Amino acid sequence: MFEPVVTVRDANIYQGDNLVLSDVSFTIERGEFVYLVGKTGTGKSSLLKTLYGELSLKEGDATVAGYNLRDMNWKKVPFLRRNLGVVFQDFQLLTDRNVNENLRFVLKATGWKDEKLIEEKIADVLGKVGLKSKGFKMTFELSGGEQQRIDIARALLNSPKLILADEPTGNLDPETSDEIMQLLVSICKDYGTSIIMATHDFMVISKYPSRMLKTERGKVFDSAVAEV
Ligand SMILES: Nc1ncnc2c1ncn2[C@@H]1O[C@H](COP(=O)(O)OP(=O)(O)OP(=O)(O)O)[C@@H](O)[C@H]1O
Repeated sequence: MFEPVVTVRDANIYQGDNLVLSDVSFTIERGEFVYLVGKTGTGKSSLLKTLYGELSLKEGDATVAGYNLRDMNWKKVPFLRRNLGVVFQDFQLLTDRNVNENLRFVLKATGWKDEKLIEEKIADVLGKVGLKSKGFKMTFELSGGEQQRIDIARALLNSPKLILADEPTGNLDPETSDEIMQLLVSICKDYGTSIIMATHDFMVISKYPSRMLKTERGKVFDSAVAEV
């Protein structure tokens, strides 16, 4: 059966008691690449945090990768997260271990037990991000662009239907940003993964134009519905 990866209907997004975004409604289909733009402090991260279960949804409805977020029991959040990949601006890799161990850590934490399958999966995701030979490097030995690729490899471990990326090119020079964008766009195309990417980087958007959700004055505007 045909099913969108994200459906949000009349959702109100809060930070504590503060209403950050109201009446949010949009749908994202499989394989769609969607930018999330808007001035600083307008609610991009709050929306992403709601979609990955860090902020709870108390008003309105949302379904992400088949999980209903409304009043979701916190015990279900890890299961939601297994179906998502999350990529951050600051990589958030563990600095006291090498690349393979970083990836193994996530697989173990998400229930993988078979060592052979774990090794195959690690080789698979490192191949997808073009860093097959870097498994034994400590993360601090990698460049910023390489660290971001490892962060993306980590997001791919559980073959997610959706990747949420919060300013993944924010700390990178223009050339490296471009390489990361090519990688994200190809993941979207080749594997049908949907991607929502928060960004302030209009160079990137003009080179890789795609649908935009814009946070402004407490609302989300959708370029699929009207010009933003
Ligand atoms: N942990 C928090 N507790 C309370 N309020 C918060 C928290 N995090 C963010 N906010 C508030 O929520 C609003 C939206 O912030 P948010 O971080 O979602 O914006 P953003 O668009 O992602 O900004 P940026 O582009 O700077 O990352 C802001 O008014 C911010 O001050």
